[in-house]
Amino acid sequence: MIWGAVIVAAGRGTRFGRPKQLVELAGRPMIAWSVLTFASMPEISEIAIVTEPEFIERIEAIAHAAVRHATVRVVRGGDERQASVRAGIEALGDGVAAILVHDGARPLVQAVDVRAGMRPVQPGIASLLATPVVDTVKVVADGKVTRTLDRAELWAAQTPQFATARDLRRAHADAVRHGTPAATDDAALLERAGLDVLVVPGAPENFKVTLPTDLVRAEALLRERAPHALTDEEVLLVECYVDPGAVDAVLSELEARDARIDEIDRELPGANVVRAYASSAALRGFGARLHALAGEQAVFTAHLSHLAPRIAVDREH
Ligand SMILES: Nc1ccn([C@@H]2O[C@H](COP(=O)(O)OP(=O)(O)OP(=O)(O)O)[C@@H](O)[C@H]2O)c(=O)n1
Ligand SMILES: C[C@](O)(CO)[C@H](O)COP(=O)(O)O
Repeated sequence: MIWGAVIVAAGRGTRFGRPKQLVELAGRPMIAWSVLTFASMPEISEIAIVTEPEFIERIEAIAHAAVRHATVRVVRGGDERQASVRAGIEALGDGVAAILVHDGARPLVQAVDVRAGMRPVQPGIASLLATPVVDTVKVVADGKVTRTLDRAELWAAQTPQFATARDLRRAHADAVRHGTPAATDDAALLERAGLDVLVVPGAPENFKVTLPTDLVRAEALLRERAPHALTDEEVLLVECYVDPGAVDAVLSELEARDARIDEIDRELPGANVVRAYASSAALRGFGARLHALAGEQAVFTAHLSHLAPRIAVDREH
């Protein structure tokens, strides 16, 4: 299925205190994080970003730098989220068979969860990421509790939300035709249009940056999570899976990059694993070099190392 993604990033950020789509977050403007996630997914062939007129140019620059294989359009939003989503849907071409709608204010979305949400979609069936509600929820009128809801039934809706292009377009067209009050999410429109809307458990980290304090939490999580948010000094644990005959060459390369070799694991059939700690800056261009030394089948992974402070101390002595 060919997917289009709508990222809504208009609105004034009233609860945040100022427009939030371009605030700096772990070294990038907030909107760039979800653009990067969708840009990394080959199944998404078109991305429409919806924003305020004054941000169109800057977001175009961010998107064109981040997106390689998909078509990107940046268009103007509406007064309410629902109108912004509609503008995004209209900016996608007829070639997309299914559409996901995501809040630009949820920068921590991960491809693994997006794919889980895509999976059940078919004509008549939509889905959304959501998490079980953890607080007890009260219905209140005039400051007085009138009811306590059964928490077992309650889920907090996240984005992305997913449907076939035809179903989502119809749900939005129905909403315009019936003139019903704007919905706060797309799933509500899909429910009203008679679709089955399935809940796919999402990650609590995929929260929406709504209040200023949310930014601090998002910043901490992104810095911990993403190699592309690393500063040059941060230390990574690198694991190289290479042919046993290439181990010496890979060790020399790592040592030349001032890495600290941790171990060589020779237990796997067919490949040895070289584990080492190296700074993020020292690993620049390492992938291409590894392939030159150990062949195209060689792979490596790199994770932020929680031993980083210890390694820094080791280096000083
Ligand atoms: N007219 C609008 C309103 C909101 N959004 C987008 O919808 C998502 C959820 O909106 P929210 O967090 O409420 O953003 P704001 O409307 O800017 O915030 P507030 O309600 O506090 O003013 C955000 O990604 C926001 O950019 C949008 O595209 N168009
Ligand atoms: C779409 C949404 O993020 C799902 O939780 C939410 O409804 C957006 O609401 P907002 O009032 O526009 O923040």
